[in-house]
Amino acid sequence: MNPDLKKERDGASFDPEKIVNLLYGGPDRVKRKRKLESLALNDPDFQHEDLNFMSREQQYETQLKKSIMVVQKQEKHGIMGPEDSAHYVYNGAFKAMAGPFGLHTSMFLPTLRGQATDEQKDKWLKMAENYAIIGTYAQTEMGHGTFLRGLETTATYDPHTQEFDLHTPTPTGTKWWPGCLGKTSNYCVLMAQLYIHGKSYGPHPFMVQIRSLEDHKPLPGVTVGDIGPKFGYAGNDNGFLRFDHVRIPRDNMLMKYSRVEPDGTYVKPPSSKLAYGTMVQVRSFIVSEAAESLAKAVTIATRYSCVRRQSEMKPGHPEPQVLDYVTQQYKLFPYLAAAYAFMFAARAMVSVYFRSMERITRGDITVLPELHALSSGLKSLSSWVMNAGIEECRMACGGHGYSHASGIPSIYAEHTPAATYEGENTVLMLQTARYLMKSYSQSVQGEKLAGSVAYLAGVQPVPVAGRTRDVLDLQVLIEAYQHRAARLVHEAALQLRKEQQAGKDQPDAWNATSVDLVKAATAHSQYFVVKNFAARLADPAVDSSVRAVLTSLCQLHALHGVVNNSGDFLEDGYMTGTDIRQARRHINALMAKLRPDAVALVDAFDYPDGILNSILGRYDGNVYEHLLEWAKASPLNKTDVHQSYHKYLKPFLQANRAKL
Ligand SMILES: CCCCC/C=C\C/C=C\C/C=C\C/C=C\CCCC(=O)SCCNC(=O)CCNC(=O)[C@H](O)C(C)(C)COP(=O)(O)OP(=O)(O)OC[C@H]1O[C@@H](n2cnc3c(N)ncnc32)[C@H](O)[C@@H]1OP(=O)(O)O
Ligand SMILES: Cc1cc2nc3c(=O)[nH]c(=O)nc-3n(C[C@H](O)[C@H](O)[C@H](O)COP(=O)(O)OP(=O)(O)OC[C@H]3O[C@@H](n4cnc5c(N)ncnc54)[C@H](O)[C@@H]3O)c2cc1C
Repeated sequence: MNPDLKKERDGASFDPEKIVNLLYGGPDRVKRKRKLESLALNDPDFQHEDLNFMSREQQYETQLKKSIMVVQKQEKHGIMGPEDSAHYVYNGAFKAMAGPFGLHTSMFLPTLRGQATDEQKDKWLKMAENYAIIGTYAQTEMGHGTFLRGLETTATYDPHTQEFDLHTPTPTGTKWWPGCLGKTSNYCVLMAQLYIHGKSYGPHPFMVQIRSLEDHKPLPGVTVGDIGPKFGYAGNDNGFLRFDHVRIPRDNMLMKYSRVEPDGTYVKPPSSKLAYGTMVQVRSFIVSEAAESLAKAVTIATRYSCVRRQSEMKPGHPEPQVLDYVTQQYKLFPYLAAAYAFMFAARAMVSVYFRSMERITRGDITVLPELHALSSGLKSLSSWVMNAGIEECRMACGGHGYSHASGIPSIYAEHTPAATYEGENTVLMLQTARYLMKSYSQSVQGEKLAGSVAYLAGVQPVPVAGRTRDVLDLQVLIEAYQHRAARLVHEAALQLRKEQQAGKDQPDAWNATSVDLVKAATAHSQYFVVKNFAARLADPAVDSSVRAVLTSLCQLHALHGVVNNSGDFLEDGYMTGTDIRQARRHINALMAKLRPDAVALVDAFDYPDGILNSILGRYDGNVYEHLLEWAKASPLNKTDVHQSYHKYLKPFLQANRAKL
């Protein structure tokens, strides 16, 4: 063990195991998590050359082979349910989400479970759950991802044959991006515009076979392939798909909520948005993806910052650990705090999701708008912060952060699209804003608000200037976030009205106000995260040493948000210049307080080396010797003299020397 890291661990104020238990739901679950992770990490079948040294085709093949073994081994070991899979599959076997069966498990199966009738489930779900068929979720097209009502692929009902005719009328209507589509899937859930008797009924889900179950060739009328290399996701065959009048039976439309009768009568769903249910589910889960990937990057950068020594802080003294530079702490600790904040927010989001789904399944769809607004806001906020945080961690590792040996580029490339997929972040924040505007106007009209927007009823845009307050007090901070969110919602609503009063129609007024609207929705989501973090600490079951250190983290998270958005808190005089100055002081003091616990706090995320896949973030801190070993394994080092020397460099050098 690197002596610096050992010293860090010996000096911590709490036992990291206690936080591990808190994060993962108690000792039994932690035991299960570790068992599953080590089962996957130590399985010789899952060992292979570093993916960074492979071509894209090799990566796809390796991940496909592993996906198949994962399925077989999951069955053998009785690994079931999303929590088990997160440990065994995503973290253990893949160290990533982008395997070639990723969309089968994350969207195809959930869509069948959520949108198919019982008879349809009997027909397809068992086959899909047993991997007799592999599917994906094909919605996005080359021309439209965000605007679902603009999708061009059509499903036209023919009552004579009781079939749908699937067709891609234009190049831009080509399905583009669906994961696992290019080479792997033989089925998909297709989102297409439903037409009956020439009338459009909007996007609906259809179960479609796209490849032969005999030889995997595309079925007649189907054009399908891989979209080519991307920023990351090399092991995934994101694909394209076109239909030339392909016919499918009537009961291939997933009809749990809306139906087409044999004669072409359309039976409306209780809400047209129920067809978007899988997206809401995945958005709710992405908060956890964002928290975890940020936590991984912060673990790597924090450990490395204790191993890395650089410069002279005091003349003649040994070089300090770079984490002793307060500027380095300022880069990392706010993201450490954010990772914790989002881990707790993710748990809250998932339980809101399951509670809401219970009610929706019983037929109560009134909870849908709030679920949509909350999941859209938290998905966007968490993935934005994750993106910024991973990049900050990379830079905090200096030059070595840029190397794949750090593990950070892969984490970034793998997770940065979370800001885009499952709904582009700005677009989703505007959805949250839409709900906030609606709720706000209901409250102005005297209606009682409930749930996550109840606080909007108490909008008090009255400045409380000059008041002195303890900005370290979590209750004070929660109230400040609440006030800021309520005020920004209130002001965005006023601005929207002003734009309309000035003659703009509603869409133009909305567009003109949209920067304010995104700001209000972001503030609303941040308020939820801060309030939820503090509520988690109030749980009497939390150990006192753990409560102490997590309280510092929660304070840091909230204060950092205040300082970073100080204009919002100052603008109406709710906070004063003195408050902000104090907040800055407190941040410095909190960082000094957290410094001795930094390594223990990242250890408590409990990512073993096999999962981090990082030389810089190694638990034992033996970075330098392993860096060299890793580089030696690079394919370019297989021989001392590369063959291209003989082909190009040698004649070039010889010719130049001959000229002299
Ligand atoms: C290593 C760690 C591992 C950890 C693992 C953990 C987790 C991992 C989990 C998952 C990750 C797995 C795999 C991920 C990999 C890749 C997957 C990517 C897959 C995809 O990438 S798959 C495509 C996704 N593609 C989109 O995401 C399109 C976004 N675009 C839309 O979603 C809509 O197009 C929208 C909303 C922009 C407009 O839609 P629109 O035009 O139809 O509606 P409109 O604007 O007219 O609104 C009418 C009324 O409906 C309301 N409304 C709208 N949507 C609603 C909903 N869903 N629920 C309830 N209400 C809704 C409105 O709020 C309004 O309400 P009101 O009228 O009351 O104001
Ligand atoms: C890695 C990856 C995996 C994916 N997997 C799948 C999959 O499995 N299945 C699938 O169907 N799709 C998948 N997608 C597609 C993904 O869901 C879409 O890319 C996403 O929904 C965004 O849509 P878009 O690409 O059309 O972006 P656009 O909507 O074209 O966004 C471009 C810009 O326009 C802005 N914009 C657009 N509309 C508005 C608006 N109304 N108001 C303000 N600004 C706006 C956006 O904010 C953004 O800045 C995947 C994408 C990626 C990157």
